[in-house]
Amino acid sequence: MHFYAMAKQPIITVKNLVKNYGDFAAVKGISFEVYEGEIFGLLGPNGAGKTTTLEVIETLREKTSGEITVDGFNIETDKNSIKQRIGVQLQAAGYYPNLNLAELIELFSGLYGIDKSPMEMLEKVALTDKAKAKYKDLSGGQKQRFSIATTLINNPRIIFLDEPTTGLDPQARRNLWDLIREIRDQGTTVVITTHYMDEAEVLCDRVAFVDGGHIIGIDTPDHFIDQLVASGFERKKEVKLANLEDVFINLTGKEWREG
Ligand SMILES: Nc1ncnc2c1ncn2[C@@H]1O[C@H](COP(=O)(O)OP(=O)(O)OP(=O)(O)O)[C@@H](O)[C@H]1O
Repeated sequence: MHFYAMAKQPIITVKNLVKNYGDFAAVKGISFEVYEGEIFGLLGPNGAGKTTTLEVIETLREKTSGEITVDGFNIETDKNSIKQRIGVQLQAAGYYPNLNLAELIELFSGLYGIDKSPMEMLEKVALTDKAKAKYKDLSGGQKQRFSIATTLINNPRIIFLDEPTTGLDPQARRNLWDLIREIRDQGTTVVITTHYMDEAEVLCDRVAFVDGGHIIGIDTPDHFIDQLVASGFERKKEVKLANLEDVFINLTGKEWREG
């Protein structure tokens, strides 16, 4: 039993969030809760408002209206307390090109005022052998793992991952799922966006579908699927016991492909 099964305490509460960019309404009054210790997925087509919603919760963008609390702190009055309790992926541009991975972790730890051992952080994401490498020389999967390590430096209560597996091969994707589950099992709440429904189905404890700035459904993947089936929906093709990705993994193995 992982942490999620034990408690369903809201750690993020969003009420009637609205975000306009000039005349354009990107987020149109959405409300949801994220429970402590779960992997919560925001799903939806391009332009639905997922990233905007995350950035407002992360205190990186001002909301137009609505109420948000994160780990008990109000976003209007306690921005700094929220910043200390969350882990956010930096844009790659923040990774100074002349520093290696260990030096980057040291730099970020210093910015947080925390004394973290770079090797300990790299160990968490299986990158100790790349401690002296530069970010630009990493494979796609390694870049994502490093970026996830940077979100953990300040021992956050919640981390936010925006499309963490986009562009990765099937092995790297599955290994990243394991890493994200481990992070959750150690008690950190994970909020993730993804376009991959297979990923959301196996990884997320609950998902919210966002479309055109609205939340159109929020539940566990299992409930969503059971409800659809109960409504009489049937897949056209006979469901096979494996898919082409299983064939790929079976042929090429499960190990990471990146050196
Ligand atoms: N800084 C900005 N100024 C103006 N419009 C913006 C800005 N940022 C986002 N938008 C618009 O707001 C809408 C929502 O964008 P957002 O990035 O939140 O969507 P998303 O669901 O994360 O999409 P994707 O899946 O493509 O990342 C889009 O129509 C986008 O063009």
